Amino acid sequence: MRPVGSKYFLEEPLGRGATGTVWRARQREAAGAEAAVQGQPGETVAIKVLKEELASDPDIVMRFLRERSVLLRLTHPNIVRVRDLVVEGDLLALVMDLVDGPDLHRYLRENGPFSPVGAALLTAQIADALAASHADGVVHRDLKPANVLLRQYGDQMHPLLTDFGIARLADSPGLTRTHEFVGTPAYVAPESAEGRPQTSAVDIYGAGILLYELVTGRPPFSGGSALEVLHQHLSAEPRRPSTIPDPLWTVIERCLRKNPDERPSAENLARGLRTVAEGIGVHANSAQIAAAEGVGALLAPDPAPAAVPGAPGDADPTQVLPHGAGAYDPNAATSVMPHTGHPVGAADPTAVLPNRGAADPTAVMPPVPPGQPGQQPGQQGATGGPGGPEDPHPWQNQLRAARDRNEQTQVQYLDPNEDPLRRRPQRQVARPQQQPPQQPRQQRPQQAGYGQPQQGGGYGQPQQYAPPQQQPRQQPRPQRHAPPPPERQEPRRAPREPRQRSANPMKIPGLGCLKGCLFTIIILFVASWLIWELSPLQDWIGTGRGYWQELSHWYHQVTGFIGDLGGGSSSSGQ
Ligand SMILES: Nc1ncnc2c1ncn2[C@@H]1O[C@H](COP(=O)(O)OP(=O)(O)OP(=O)(O)O)[C@@H](O)[C@H]1O
Repeated sequence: MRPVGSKYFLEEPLGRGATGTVWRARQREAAGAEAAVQGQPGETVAIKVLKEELASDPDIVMRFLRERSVLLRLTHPNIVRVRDLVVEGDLLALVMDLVDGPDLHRYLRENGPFSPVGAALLTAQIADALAASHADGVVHRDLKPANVLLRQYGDQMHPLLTDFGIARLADSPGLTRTHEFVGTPAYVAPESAEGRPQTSAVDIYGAGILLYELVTGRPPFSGGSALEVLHQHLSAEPRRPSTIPDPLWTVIERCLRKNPDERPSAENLARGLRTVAEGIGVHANSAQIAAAEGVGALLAPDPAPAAVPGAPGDADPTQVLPHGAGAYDPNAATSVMPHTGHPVGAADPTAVLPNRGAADPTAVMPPVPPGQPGQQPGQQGATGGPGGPEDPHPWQNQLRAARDRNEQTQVQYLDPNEDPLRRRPQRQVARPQQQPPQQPRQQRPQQAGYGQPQQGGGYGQPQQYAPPQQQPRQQPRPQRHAPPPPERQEPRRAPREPRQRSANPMKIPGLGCLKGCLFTIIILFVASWLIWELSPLQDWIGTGRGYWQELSHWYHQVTGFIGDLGGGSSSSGQ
């Protein structure tokens, strides 16, 4: 077991994402007062060890420390609690509650889509989490099924949103330097794709995509390449599958509006989804059905959406953009990203670019702010002049810049060589078996808590759904932690250069650096033999001997000469 800080031991890797590796870990002793949860010795926790590239970037370390209070104060029944942050040497880690259950992406893959009622109720709880974080000025920016963990209580499941703040941490010039990540194309809001100002409405767009995926099993926009998917976010309307009831489609369609100002607030989204779930469930009465059909009236937008830090004109992470800031102009030409110092990318961290041309909608797009590698000369952004219609679309630059990456979020055995701690895991990932043997969807116990399956069409039929208690909005807690000590903010050493491999293709195992000498000797030997045998050198010298005879003759001459020298010197000494 490897210690992390003085308080935790890493036990086994649970999975790896684009920003780091998550480990099952154990508390050695209670954490200090700066932790949100001090915990008890022996308690099991999850620890996300951020990638070395992040941990060795001074910008990110600073951001990590600055964001400490934001991350630690985000508490909500549908948010995975961050208990502590560890900064130790080159290691940055978030200590979280351990969630015993699969993530929603894996669950969907293994079990297929949810019923409309189940999907609505699950998304309503995610919207609750978003409402609480948006009220606190925190935008998730990477909402997708892989970031929703499902805690299981018997046959019930409780969704918990995770990776809050990771997008904020990763939104650093350091990351763009490494062309790492910045979003998952399948879930990227149009304004993020175009580098326009982002607000909490990007999370609502992500929630709409997630909801669509829950009921259909796939996100609404797909294509042969990430670029194609992104173009669809910008210009295509989502296609409505016939299995989605009208009221649920109303909610999805509103969340997926291209104009962020037309999307509902998270709070209204949660309310609307619960109204829809009641109205389309099998136990719905006529009033509930009517309420669901009128759900559009409940989906009012947020008059003061939380701004994403780093958006143009936004220096304060908790600043609230005035309503209408970054308003969407459907007739505007595709603009070059108006980035200021900060890279404003798609829904930041997560996935990574697929293989060239691979149809992976979860691939990650790196932001390429002006002046970064991969950007076309002369491209200066919407406010910067050039950037005419002949310039490549910003996504094309980003795609180009990220082509050398092909790393996917995965839950699998962790290669020890890629472990950020350079440690051999003690055993392979052995996630507990959460799924009972697969059953037909209609009888899945996991979804029973989200309403009964739709039988015989099911829409509007009576149901056994009991809506969960709405969680009271969390008031921002007073900041519990003093700002980080100044010594922590000292400039850290520059990130290490990646190790260069030798360009010499010749490899003679075991010879190490001798191989060059050996190779040179052989070459000289063969060359001299060829010259001796094939050139008129023999005739010029007039010996008529073959190469080997001449060599041994020279050898005898040299040894004789050396012998004479030895003899001469010894006789002169006598
Ligand atoms: N608190 C937790 N408890 C238990 N398992 C967790 C916890 N957090 C993450 N995991 C698991 O660890 C794996 C990796 O998590 P991570 O957040 O790094 O993945 P990801 O969301 O795919 O990554 P990223 O968003 O950076 O691309 C996931 O499969 C997730 O199920």
